[in-house]
Amino acid sequence: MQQSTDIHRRIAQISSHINPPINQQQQVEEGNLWRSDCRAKGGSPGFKVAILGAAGGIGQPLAMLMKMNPLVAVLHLYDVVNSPGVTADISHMDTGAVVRGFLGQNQLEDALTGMDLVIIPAGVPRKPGMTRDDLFNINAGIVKTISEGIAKCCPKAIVNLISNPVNSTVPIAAEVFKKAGTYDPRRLLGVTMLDVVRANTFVAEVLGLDPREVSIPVVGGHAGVTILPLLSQVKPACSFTKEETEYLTSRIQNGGTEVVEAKAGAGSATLSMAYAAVKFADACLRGLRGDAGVVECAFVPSQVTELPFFASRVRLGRSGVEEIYPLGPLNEYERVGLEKAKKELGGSIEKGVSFAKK
Ligand SMILES: NC(=O)C1=CN([C@@H]2O[C@H](COP(=O)(O)OP(=O)(O)OC[C@H]3O[C@@H](n4cnc5c(N)ncnc54)[C@H](O)[C@@H]3O)[C@@H](O)[C@H]2O)C=CC1
Ligand SMILES: O=C([O-])CC(=O)C(=O)O
Repeated sequence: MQQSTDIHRRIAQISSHINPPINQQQQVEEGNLWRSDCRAKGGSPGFKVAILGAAGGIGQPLAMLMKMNPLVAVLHLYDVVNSPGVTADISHMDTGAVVRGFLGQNQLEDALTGMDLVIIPAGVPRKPGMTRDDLFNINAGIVKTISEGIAKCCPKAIVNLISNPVNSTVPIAAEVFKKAGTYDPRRLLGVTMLDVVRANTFVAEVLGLDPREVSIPVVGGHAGVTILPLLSQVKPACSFTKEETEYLTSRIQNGGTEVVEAKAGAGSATLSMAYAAVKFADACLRGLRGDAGVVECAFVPSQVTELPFFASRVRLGRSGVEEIYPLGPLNEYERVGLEKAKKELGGSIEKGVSFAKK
């Protein structure tokens, strides 16, 4: 009986200290049982992953799905608001990853220290009538601060950057890393996976196939005409009419706007984005583990075109991006699209670079 009371007291004590930040987890308070006193210390094999912006529309489902990923041993959830609640909630899932929460700027460094992969959905989303570039003024500063933290605390981590405008935020992160002397172009990836996910879905609808059987490379960038689906390279191989090509290209390029309008002021894609982000993060982790043949599209430092950054198919390995594939044969429609994409993309890249250099 005495033993059972002790156990209940201990459980109550643990519950009152759910997921304190890592520095507190390491300390033992007299009369209290911190999580660090428990026998399970998250020593299972796997990677350490941080999500920055974890309490947001993308961050929450992303955190939940990463907690379910068997490749993840430790999951750090950082935000400037509400991360303790999200952390407490997700930490109750009976999957392997140990979850720790971090709140506010002064816990950013603890959140980042020791991470193998950092996923960044921090920043404001669009409302109807806005372009992704309209988010630049707020999100550029957020990405710059976070990138400075990464350069300082986990310079060897793979970075998956989701915050928009991706065409400018990736160049910002690159400049911050260069300035800090930690830049490794293989480890910086802008997440364009949602464009591929949409392309596979919309093409499968038109062809009457299961989307899981369809694969379309989407190259360029992640905004409007910079999103260039290469429908001529669809797998399984098939051809499209001119009408189908125009309809599909336009729908893929405007997929984000379709969701922003449907949400009518309540934000942009969150659930499909979390799905896409996890698909991409899982590919990065499989690459880190040394799996062969992991290939996805991403917006990366690149020499595939004359632009310094470009989205294309990349092979992921132990160092991040280990190979960037050329675009392959394009048809006339795609060649015209490529020129339009490059024109807009060049300006967005330059905008990010000059912001970071200021
Ligand atoms: N790359 C892509 O394909 C996509 C990118 N996005 C972008 O992802 C970003 C996030 O979108 P949502 O999750 O819907 O927005 P949200 O507003 O629901 O969540 C953003 C989260 O970031 C947090 N945050 C703000 N400043 C921060 C800082 N300095 N450090 C850490 N966290 C901070 C907020 O507190 C919030 O919890 C937006 O910029 C959006 O445009 C959205 C969909 C697709
Ligand atoms: O459209 C937006 O603002 C969010 C986004 O990047 C997408 O859904 O592709």
